[in-house]
Amino acid sequence: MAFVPPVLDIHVQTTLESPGRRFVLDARFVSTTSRTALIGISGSGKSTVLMAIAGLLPRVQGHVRVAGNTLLDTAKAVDVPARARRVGMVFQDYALFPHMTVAQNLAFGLCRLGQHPSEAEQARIDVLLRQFDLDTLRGALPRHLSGGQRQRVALARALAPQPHLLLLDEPLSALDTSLRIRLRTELAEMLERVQVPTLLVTHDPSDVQALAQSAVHLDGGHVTGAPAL
Ligand SMILES: Nc1ncnc2c1ncn2[C@@H]1O[C@H](COP(=O)(O)OP(=O)(O)OP(=O)(O)O)[C@@H](O)[C@H]1O
Repeated sequence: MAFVPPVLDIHVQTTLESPGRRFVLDARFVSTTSRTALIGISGSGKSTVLMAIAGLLPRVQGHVRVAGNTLLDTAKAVDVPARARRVGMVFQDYALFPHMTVAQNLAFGLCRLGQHPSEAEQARIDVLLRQFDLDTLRGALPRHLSGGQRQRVALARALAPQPHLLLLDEPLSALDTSLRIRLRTELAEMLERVQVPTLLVTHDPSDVQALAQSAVHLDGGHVTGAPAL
């Protein structure tokens, strides 16, 4: 039988330092599921793991492999720059550009800085706008959107460059309870549809149940368990 590489094979080591404070991250895990949750108490290093995987932190040692593609392997002097890693990120507050319309937010990250989308890029943006039910909102600014619409724009923007990995950092935590329940269901459906390997940070066991197929526990910068769900 042919060898199928794990979806995620991660070992990231780094030290964050500021006057009087030091945080050592040494997180190692393998996941064979397409959607993995990263859980742990506040300050355990979850966001730092995402940043290290995305290539957004300097001086990270170890390796990052996504479906067999090596993005980092310091033993072999491989360190793919962040821009070339094909990793899409969605942040807690969605981090949409407030002065850009929905369509411009999607185009950002797809086109070279300051350039208009090419015909192919525009076609991709149109597909995403339809796929995420944002077609009628293409000219709207983020402040005129609901929480759910903003979430869809953030996800569509992260998916625009056809990433090989999606990193979601507490995508539901800024929402009140009823919206959170509704958007959790929507997000689960969207993730099912797009089929991109996903690593999702959350505090909430309901998110893990609804959105992930396995979970990795982080504590004090170390993985303490990777139970199956
Ligand atoms: N420059 C720094 N110097 C020292 N420690 C730092 C620095 N930056 C972050 N930290 C610490 O690193 C730890 C991990 O931070 P991180 O944001 O990854 O945690 P987290 O698990 O995502 O937390 P939360 O759930 O609250 O978002 C925290 O204890 C934080 O205080």
